[in-house]
Amino acid sequence: MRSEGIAVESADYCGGAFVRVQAGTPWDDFVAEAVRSGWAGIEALSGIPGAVGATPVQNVGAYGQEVSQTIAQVRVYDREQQRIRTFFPVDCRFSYRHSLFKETSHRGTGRYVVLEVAFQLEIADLSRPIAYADLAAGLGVEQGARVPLADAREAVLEQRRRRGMVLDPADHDTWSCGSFFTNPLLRPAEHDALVARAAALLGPDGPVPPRFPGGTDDSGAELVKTSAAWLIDKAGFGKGYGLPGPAALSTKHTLALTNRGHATAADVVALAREVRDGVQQAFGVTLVNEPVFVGHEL
Ligand SMILES: NC(=O)C1=CN([C@@H]2O[C@H](COP(=O)(O)OP(=O)(O)OC[C@H]3O[C@@H](n4cnc5c(N)ncnc54)[C@H](OP(=O)(O)O)[C@@H]3O)[C@@H](O)[C@H]2O)C=CC1
Ligand SMILES: C=C(O[C@H]1[C@H](O)[C@@H](CO)O[C@H](OP(=O)(O)OP(=O)(O)OC[C@H]2O[C@@H](n3ccc(=O)[nH]c3=O)[C@H](O)[C@@H]2O)[C@@H]1NC(C)=O)C(=O)O
Repeated sequence: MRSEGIAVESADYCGGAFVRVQAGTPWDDFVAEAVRSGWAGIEALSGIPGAVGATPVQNVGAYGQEVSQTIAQVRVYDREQQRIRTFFPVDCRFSYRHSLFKETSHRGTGRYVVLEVAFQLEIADLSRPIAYADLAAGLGVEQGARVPLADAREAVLEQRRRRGMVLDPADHDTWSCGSFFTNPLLRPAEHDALVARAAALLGPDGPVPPRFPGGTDDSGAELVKTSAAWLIDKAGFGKGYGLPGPAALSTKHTLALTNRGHATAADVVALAREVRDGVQQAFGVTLVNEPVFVGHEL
């Protein structure tokens, strides 16, 4: 989609800002505009590449915010029914890095082409409460504090740069599509088994797999989120694994598979397969790719 534009439909302190954004608008331009305008709710999503229309597809998220928290409507072209439709969040099947738009295809590619996304944002000079420990530490505040929007944006960009997650054409270490694998969501018993397996491999006093709340599955059962980056690292694929390339892990973050300048899609997939298989062998956890593959399989 090439159409760009940000239109404020209404803005008042009671109802907040209701903003319609054309799908082709660069995502980070919209975040910058929101920060300038005093609209809170997407400042933690600063520095993410791509277009606004792509953000509901995988429910883009970072540093404690997900677009599903502020999306009010998604206007799409339905390729199957050949008509324009409007989806409200309750129908979008949003979950961690997932949505109806990602899971539904028509003749081999996505069924829905996003035309416009409407956001409902809070009118505020301060950010939403800082929900991510590293970000709070970087800002020198407690988790849950609110800081000026521009400070939150700058702190997020700093965190992303430190992890090599802000694209810089001059630096191959940033030539990635962000996290290549999603963080595994495990049942509590599976996480216990992972902890035991890690102890057997890394020693009883060795590092323990991270454990974060992972929400619930469709049946309401509790899930535990662990860290794909940690599993990759501890399975023997440290930062910079695969250098000099053509594809290699970033030297700043093991979850970023980077193109060192001349990597083909096949090179990236071969590295991803090696990492996935190594993690499976070491820990019995199967990593799932975050980007959608076209013409390749893992
Ligand atoms: N924390 C996070 O969640 C992060 C997420 N990312 C995501 O990685 C991606 C960066 O990749 P890049 O290729 O530069 O980004 P793009 O925005 O160009 O496209 C990304 C994907 O979204 C699809 N897409 C784009 N626009 C639409 C639309 N209007 N309707 C339906 N599907 C659409 C594209 O499909 P097609 O190829 O068929 O056009 C493509 O598969 C972005 O989606 C970004 O949000 C990156 C870093 C961090
Ligand atoms: C960049 C993306 O999103 C990112 C998002 O920016 C950040 C911040 O919220 O949190 C997720 O990364 P992440 O889980 O790797 O977060 P980080 O804070 O960088 O790392 C988590 C933990 O992994 C471990 N870690 C990280 C890097 C590394 O090289 N080695 C390692 O072991 C550490 O234990 C660290 O504490 C998202 N990735 C996924 C798959 O959920 C993306 O999806 O493309």
